[in-house]
Amino acid sequence: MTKAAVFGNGSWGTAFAMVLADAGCEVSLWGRRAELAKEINATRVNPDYLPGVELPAAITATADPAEAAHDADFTVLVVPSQTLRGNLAAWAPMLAPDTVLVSLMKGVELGTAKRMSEVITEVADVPAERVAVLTGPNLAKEIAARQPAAAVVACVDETVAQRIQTACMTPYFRPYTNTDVVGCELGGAVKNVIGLAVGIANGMGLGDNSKATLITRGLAETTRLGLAMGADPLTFSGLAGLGDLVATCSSPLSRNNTFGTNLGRGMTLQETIAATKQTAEGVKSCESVLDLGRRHGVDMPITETVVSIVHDGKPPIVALKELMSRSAKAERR
Ligand SMILES: NC(=O)c1ccc[n+]([C@@H]2O[C@H](COP(=O)([O-])OP(=O)(O)OC[C@H]3O[C@@H](n4cnc5c(N)ncnc54)[C@H](O)[C@@H]3O)[C@@H](O)[C@H]2O)c1
Ligand SMILES: O=P(O)(O)OC[C@H](O)CO
Repeated sequence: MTKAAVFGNGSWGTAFAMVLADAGCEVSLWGRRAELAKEINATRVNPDYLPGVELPAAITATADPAEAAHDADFTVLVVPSQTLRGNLAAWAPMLAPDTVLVSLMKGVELGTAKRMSEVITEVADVPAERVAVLTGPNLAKEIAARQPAAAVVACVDETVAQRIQTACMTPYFRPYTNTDVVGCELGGAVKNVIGLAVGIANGMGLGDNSKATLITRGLAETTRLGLAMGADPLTFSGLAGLGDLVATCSSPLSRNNTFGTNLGRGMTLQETIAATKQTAEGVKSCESVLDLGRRHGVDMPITETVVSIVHDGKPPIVALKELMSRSAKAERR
């Protein structure tokens, strides 16, 4: 039987552990708090992140990283992006030899502007062939309700992506493979920033033309960045690009979208942070995505606008006027 370790028992870690168990894997689910692990094992429910959802018997929760990592054929990493480096440094000595590391995270590291797979290869000292990324339109609550969805598993070694694909394929979860790791990761990270922008527009009372414009021009700036970084532009019209953008920008389940909506309605950043119980990656990653754009000489006006609202306190109405009064451009440049 395939053994999987999932490091991170938040909403996506727990929902994905369910997917793996439904696909026939034996799953160890690691989280920081021993009392929560105990409660999950006793009640088969993660009350903090997926209340009301019964977890399959093949999932065992633990707060001991060595126990979780033991003998795992693959090790899934699903903690907030900005905490990955520190966490993985502690876990690396415990990882099973030859385990494949699978990132479910959608962020870019602040300061280094590194993608999560880059942080993983660096910190765990493993070759890129042993690191995969799973991404796509996967709102945790819907997956936990076993509603049909698709995803992408990306790895530079397609056979490794196929192994992960097999390990997590269920009647309701359909993963495709891809070898464009850069494009898949950028799709996931930048969509959170665009999700914030669409949420802000929503909170300001703007309609569907405005939101469709942000989604489309958001995809344009994601693709520009991807091209500059060597990604395949076709990735952005797939599940990791357009697919995830549509899910995030249209769903009130998206934490990034909701965060933006609260800001657009006039809440302060501090009030919005206080109202957000889970990880909204775009809040921090908008700065690292902008950094990445600058490092590659790519103009990212929507990302820049989001940073100015979220981190510089610019009123959304002022930021919107500035965005709309930029010089005239050709669509494809
Ligand atoms: N929730 C979704 O629908 C979804 C879907 C796809 C991808 N993702 C991505 O998955 C990643 C995790 O998101 P999530 O939704 O599970 O977040 P979450 O907020 O629901 O859970 C985060 C988990 O990380 C833990 N955590 C927080 N700080 C930590 C630290 N310093 N060290 C160790 N653990 C820590 C929390 O205790 C919790 O278990 C993000 O990158 C997100 O973009 C989420
Ligand atoms: O809740 P969000 O905004 O982190 O989005 C969740 C997933 O990434 C959607 O695919």
